[in-house]
Amino acid sequence: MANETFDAIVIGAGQAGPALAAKLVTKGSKVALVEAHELGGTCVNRGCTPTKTLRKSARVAQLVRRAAEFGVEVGPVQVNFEAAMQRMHKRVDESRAGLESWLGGLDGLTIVKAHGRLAGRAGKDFIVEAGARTLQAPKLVLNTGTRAFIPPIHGLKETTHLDNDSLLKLRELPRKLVIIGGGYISLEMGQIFRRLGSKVSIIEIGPRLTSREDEDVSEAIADMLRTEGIELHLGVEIKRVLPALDGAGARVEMADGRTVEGSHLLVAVGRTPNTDDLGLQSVGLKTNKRGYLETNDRLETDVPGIWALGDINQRGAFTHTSYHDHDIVAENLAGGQRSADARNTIYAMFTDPPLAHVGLYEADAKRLVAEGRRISQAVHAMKDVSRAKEESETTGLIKLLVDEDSGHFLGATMLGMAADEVIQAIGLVMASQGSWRQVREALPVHPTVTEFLPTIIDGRKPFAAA
Ligand SMILES: Cc1cc2nc3c(=O)[nH]c(=O)nc-3n(C[C@H](O)[C@H](O)[C@H](O)COP(=O)(O)OP(=O)(O)OC[C@H]3O[C@@H](n4cnc5c(N)ncnc54)[C@H](O)[C@@H]3O)c2cc1C
Ligand SMILES: NC(=O)c1ccc[n+]([C@@H]2O[C@H](COP(=O)([O-])OP(=O)(O)OC[C@H]3O[C@@H](n4cnc5c(N)ncnc54)[C@H](O)[C@@H]3O)[C@@H](O)[C@H]2O)c1
Repeated sequence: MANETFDAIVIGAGQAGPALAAKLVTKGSKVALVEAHELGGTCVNRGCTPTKTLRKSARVAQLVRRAAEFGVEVGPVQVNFEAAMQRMHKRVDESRAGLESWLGGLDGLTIVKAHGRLAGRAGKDFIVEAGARTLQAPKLVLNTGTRAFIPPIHGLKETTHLDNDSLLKLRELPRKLVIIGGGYISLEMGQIFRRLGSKVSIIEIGPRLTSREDEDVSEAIADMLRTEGIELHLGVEIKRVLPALDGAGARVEMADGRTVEGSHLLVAVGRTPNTDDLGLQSVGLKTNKRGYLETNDRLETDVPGIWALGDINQRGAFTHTSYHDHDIVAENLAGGQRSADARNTIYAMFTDPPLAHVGLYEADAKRLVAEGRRISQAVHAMKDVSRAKEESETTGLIKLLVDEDSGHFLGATMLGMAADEVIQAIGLVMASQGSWRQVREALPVHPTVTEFLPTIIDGRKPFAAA
């Protein structure tokens, strides 16, 4: 059978691939979008959408537990796990159906439901084998994402465990959930399951949770989780994992002699890129040691005509970075000069309250001060923000880093109510090269968390490099 020819082939329908494919076909290109599983990839099917939907059920349960504080009398809280999970699955199905109907209706787009693998070149074209079909095109976009990394912990392979995907397929609430890893997935899911009624223990090999955050922020997150009854084991290596003594669940033995047993074990120690079964070598494309594809700031790989978008290029591990990647490539293909280097790191971790961050951390500021830069910092507790008091949501803090010479914000971290939204005010000022003065002088809305930014800015002090 003759090869099917296209102007571009996109492998992986995560957050960048479908959006780029759609833009290309609306400009008249003929595009094949190859997806091995479900359209929407990790975010829609087993990442952001389901977890943030389930988070709401957990938040409601928690608020109802606190109802008396707000003068509302309710009976004992009973979580219907099946109903909460059904609400989540329904939202995922709706989201994926919306995507399927949008993409399915695009003229010029061929959706191929198969694993795509590169199989060399035919002249200027790249050949992609996808199930029984062979496709070829001169442009190739890789958006294959990541999957859970399962570490080589002694006994783990032989012991039943969950990852972010299988966790969302549970039909019964775990009596006790033990989580290996203390990063985003662990903390979001740990808090959600705790609030839904599970006992939760988290084992983190590093000395603190979310190790890239400032130390006081990691501590505040740990305090917040401990307050909710989550057990934390920090700075401890796991010696081995084995089935629980009663045969159901798992037992984790730690190097310091402690043991934690749970009805369920979740492994959340990071991700591994889906580049190992892509046939990259057939076109001379190499990954780095960890399997990621390196690109320039235009997201072009070392092989002209191949782009790597989303998590596999290690230029962000978020839905918004992946989606942003597609916009950069789409504009550049139309003659633009967009660069992925121009963007600031910005993200939120959706614990409740959320953690949000943009730009630099204290560790970066220390290095800059050591180089002679004049940097100031402001730290403000959420318990001193009136809106937070009115809402009885006073956990957390807000931290700002300012370059005193340019007036630009260098970074901000917020743990607290609405942090995922408030951070974007600083993010937008940073992206538009604004200074603290614009924030200081702009008229804010009362009563909001954002209205405190001018007060916080006024409280900044020289940042010490100690
Ligand atoms: C539990 C969890 C919660 C998360 N929550 C958030 C959040 O709140 N906010 C946020 O910004 N980010 C979140 N993320 C991260 C976010 O999901 C990813 O950064 C995002 O999905 C971007 O990924 P991507 O576009 O690179 O690819 P993905 O979304 O991973 O999609 C890649 C697609 O490629 C397909 N594929 C792989 N190999 C092949 C092949 N050879 N042939 C055909 N198809 C292939 C896969 O089946 C998949 O559909 C979360 C992640 C997880 C795991
Ligand atoms: N809100 C969000 O945007 C969001 C939410 C969830 C996931 N994500 C994305 O998903 C990705 C994966 O998240 P994750 O939580 O799996 O990884 P992570 O990299 O965030 O955290 C992994 C943690 O596991 C620890 N660890 C590693 N090996 C260990 C071991 N043997 N024993 C104990 N601890 C160990 C690490 O020190 C680290 O703290 C992240 O890249 C993130 O961007 C984003």
